[in-house]
Amino acid sequence: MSDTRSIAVFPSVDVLVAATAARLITELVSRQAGGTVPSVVLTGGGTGIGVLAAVAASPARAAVDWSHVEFWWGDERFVPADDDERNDRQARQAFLDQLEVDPELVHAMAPVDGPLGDDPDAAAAAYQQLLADRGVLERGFDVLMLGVGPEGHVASIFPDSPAAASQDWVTAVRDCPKPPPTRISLTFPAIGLADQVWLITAGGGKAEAVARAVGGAAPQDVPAAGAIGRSATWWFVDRDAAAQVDPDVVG
Ligand SMILES: O=C1O[C@H](COP(=O)(O)O)[C@@H](O)[C@H](O)[C@H]1O
Repeated sequence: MSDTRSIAVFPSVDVLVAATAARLITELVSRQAGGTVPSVVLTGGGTGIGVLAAVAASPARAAVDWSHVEFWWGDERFVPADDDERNDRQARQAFLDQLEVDPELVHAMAPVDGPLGDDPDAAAAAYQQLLADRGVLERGFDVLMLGVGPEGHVASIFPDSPAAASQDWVTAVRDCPKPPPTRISLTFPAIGLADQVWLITAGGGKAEAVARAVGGAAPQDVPAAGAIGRSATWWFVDRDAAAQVDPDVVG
């Protein structure tokens, strides 16, 4: 785990989204050039889905062999498969459906109406088993993207949630303050498997959470503070989201 956190502040959300999309493409190109099938963890949320849409809209997307990229999710809302609240549904519409991906390498978390039934613990256990079966627990993820909520949640780890203390890799989360209340989430140990963690967020409503997270808050209080990659932890934020960050931290 690297202690180094880097913050890139962009002049607007549009620039943030375009620059992060370009960076994702470049990262995947270089990892594929190194002979690996990169694994990417996708996020929900407005800015995160915006980044995915920007990748899909970029002519540079043709530089990536999308059939040799493995996709995971950081969290999912435990609702029916065809519910528009699903993070995987939003990512498919914005991004995956427009690329030549290998469906065998796209790993959505189970919906409430799927074959595993309506037990979120079973859905979490199945995803954890899949991570183990695919070798992720040894190999890790390449890039793990996270949105950040206004109170500092990442994935579906909310402040003061038992999920913040979970030592499983994947957990069911109940009674979430943001609807829908039942979710499935990677935990901090799983997030920490990523080579690079990217926290992507925009807007003044996120400013306090960003400042507290990069200022050293406890992950139980501000979960974004606990999302740390093995090699790198990047914050990609717009000016409004960075407004309360100590200028010494931004550099
Ligand atoms: O509910 C969720 O919210 C966060 C942040 O979303 P945003 O719209 O405030 O950026 C997101 O990262 C997470 O994946 C999602 O399930």
